[in-house]
Amino acid sequence: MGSISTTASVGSRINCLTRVFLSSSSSSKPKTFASMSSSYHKELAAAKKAASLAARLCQKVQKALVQSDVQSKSDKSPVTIADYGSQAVVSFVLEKELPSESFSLVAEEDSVDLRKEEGHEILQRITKLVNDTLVTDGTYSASPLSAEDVLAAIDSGKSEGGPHGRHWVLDPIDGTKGFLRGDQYAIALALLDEGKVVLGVLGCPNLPLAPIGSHDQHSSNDKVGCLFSAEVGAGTEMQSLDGSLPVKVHVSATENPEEASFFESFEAAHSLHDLSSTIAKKLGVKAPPVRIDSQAKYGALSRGDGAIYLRFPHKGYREKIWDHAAGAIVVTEAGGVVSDAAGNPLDFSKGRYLDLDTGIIVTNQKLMPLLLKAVRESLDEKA
Ligand SMILES: Nc1ncnc2c1ncn2[C@@H]1O[C@H](COP(=O)(O)OS(=O)(=O)O)[C@@H](OP(=O)(O)O)[C@H]1O
Ligand SMILES: [Mg+2]
Ligand SMILES: [Mg+2]
Ligand SMILES: [Mg+2]
Repeated sequence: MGSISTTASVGSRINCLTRVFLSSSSSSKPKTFASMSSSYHKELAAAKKAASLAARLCQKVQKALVQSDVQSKSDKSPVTIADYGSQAVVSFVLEKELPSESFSLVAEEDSVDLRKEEGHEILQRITKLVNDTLVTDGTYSASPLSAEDVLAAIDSGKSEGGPHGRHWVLDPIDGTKGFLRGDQYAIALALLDEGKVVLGVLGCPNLPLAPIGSHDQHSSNDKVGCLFSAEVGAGTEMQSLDGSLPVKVHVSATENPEEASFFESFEAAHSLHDLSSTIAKKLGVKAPPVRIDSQAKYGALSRGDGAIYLRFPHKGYREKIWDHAAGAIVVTEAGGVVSDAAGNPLDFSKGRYLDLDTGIIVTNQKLMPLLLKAVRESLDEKA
């Protein structure tokens, strides 16, 4: 199973937007972003602006990626000038847009390698990239950031999070391996308030606006670039990254597992594909798995493209909060359920890590009991 193709036609985009609009207008209270009254209104607007600008930076880098743009971190995972640039842009925009709030950011990257002698040249390139991106917005053009400003913006992501106060949670590029392959990736930004995720934004520059999941549903002309946003109690919306009006989205309503397609990590090293396959067989799922990089999986699920997401990391891996916070609220506000493999809700209040029972499973409320049973049986058989 390959990853999802990355382009979409205007026609299919309109179909998709019509589909989500119709599903919202058939519910009793259709709402647009403009009509929502909310206590995180300002924060959500800032988060959408930050993620959109970061997406612009990432798109520019992905179009012209060269070997020297990619480094290896101490854990051997890849990091690129776009991961650092995206983190600096989001950190800068949040601080500018929300000047009155005390600022705490829990983010994936840090500046340690950029401060080394051999990081000098790459830091210059990141600084230029960040300034070139900020200038496109028009409102931040006063004076360009220095390399030192960029390092400071990246390092403001060192917060530990926790159960008290407000903390932004950022994965500047989730799915860096997908980004390097030219496939799916996401800029994932969430806000924790007293340990709970209260808003989330997913910028998915390569995700088609039309539904994915069935390989014959999109053509090579498919238009791509989705921005999902969710706020606690206010639902989930999707718009195009180039600025269409937001429309409400909802998870799949299917109650029949035979009709449900399921998503999992593209990288076999990130999730046990054999275990997912056993679970899917037990449920009676007919379609083969759809393998997509990053939290784009949560975005696609929130608009009903598939019905189930299964994630079972190899033994010993500790999940980070930035890999799930934004995705989790995007799905739950669209009517879905996100839990660990035992059915407990994810707890984002414990700092930078999620301490989990075995894995993460996501589906709609109707299918969750059946899914939990299939997961329990499959895990028992494996033990
Ligand atoms: N061993 C292992 N097990 C589980 N997860 C891991 C592992 N190693 C890394 N990661 C994290 O996976 C993030 C990428 O998300 P996905 O697994 O959904 O993407 S993929 O489909 O596998 O590409 C990826 O996020 P990014 O580093 O932001 O790309 C990692 O945080
Ligand atoms: Mg990640
Ligand atoms: Mg990342
Ligand atoms: Mg990473």
